[in-house]
Amino acid sequence: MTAVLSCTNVTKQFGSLKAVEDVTLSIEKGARHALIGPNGAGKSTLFNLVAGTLRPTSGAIMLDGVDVTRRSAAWRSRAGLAKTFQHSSLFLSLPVADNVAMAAQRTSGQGMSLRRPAHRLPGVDDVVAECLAATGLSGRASRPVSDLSHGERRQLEVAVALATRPQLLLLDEPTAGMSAAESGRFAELIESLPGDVTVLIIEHDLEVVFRLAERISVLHLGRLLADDDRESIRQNEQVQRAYLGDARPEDLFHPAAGL
Ligand SMILES: Nc1ncnc2c1ncn2[C@@H]1O[C@H](COP(=O)(O)OP(=O)(O)OP(=O)(O)O)[C@@H](O)[C@H]1O
Repeated sequence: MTAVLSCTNVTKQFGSLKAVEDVTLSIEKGARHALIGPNGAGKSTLFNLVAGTLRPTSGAIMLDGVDVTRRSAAWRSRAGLAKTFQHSSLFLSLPVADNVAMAAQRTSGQGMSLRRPAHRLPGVDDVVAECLAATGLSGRASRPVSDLSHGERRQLEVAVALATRPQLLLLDEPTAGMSAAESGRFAELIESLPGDVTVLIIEHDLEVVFRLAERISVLHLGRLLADDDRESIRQNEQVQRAYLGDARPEDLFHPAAGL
């Protein structure tokens, strides 16, 4: 089976610092895959290399069998890669539905005027309804985004990403700033996404990671320390040491660890 994403010997150097060093990993279609690691491990850098907002110093990145290493972020997005942002990129004064409609319309190759957002192409309303239902926001369609809670805005970012019909959805710390209840609901949402959407998630909340991801890649000091199924990662002593230093291993991967 062709991997939806593969990174081969990817390195990113900032001056003398190798933020990502010789990372090779691949993600199969439909996978729920997490990228974890202590602060400064290189997660965001690798994420940006995949999204195309950074170029690797060396190595190759393939999307669905196509070498995109030198392709722009916009090109990758047209090829089926969608990314939610740590810092929201929503139009706060517009209704929830219009935010999704604009993404759907862009994907269909037609722009949508911010001044006349209600003018939609045939079929766009169906996409909007489907994406809002998939993210639990149907009841909020006509509300301005500014009325939404923090957790609902993160849900809406996923709805906007889904409207672009992605093959690969990159989620950058989606539960940051959420309450435990909101994080739980968000994890449910990701679990219920269509099976053909591949998800790569960077997440600090290990409870969410171990709930969602069947496979987990662990970065440490820029290098891939482990890339394995959930249970093997939980048991991996190197991973425990990387996270904990001298602290007690039994505290790791426990919700109260607060990593
Ligand atoms: N643009 C940059 N210029 C120089 N150094 C950078 C740049 N971006 C990241 N770094 C460095 O690269 C290393 C990896 O950073 P990165 O943000 O990728 O880690 P991270 O695992 O995402 O960390 P966190 O969990 O704290 O967000 C760090 O030492 C960071 O200071």
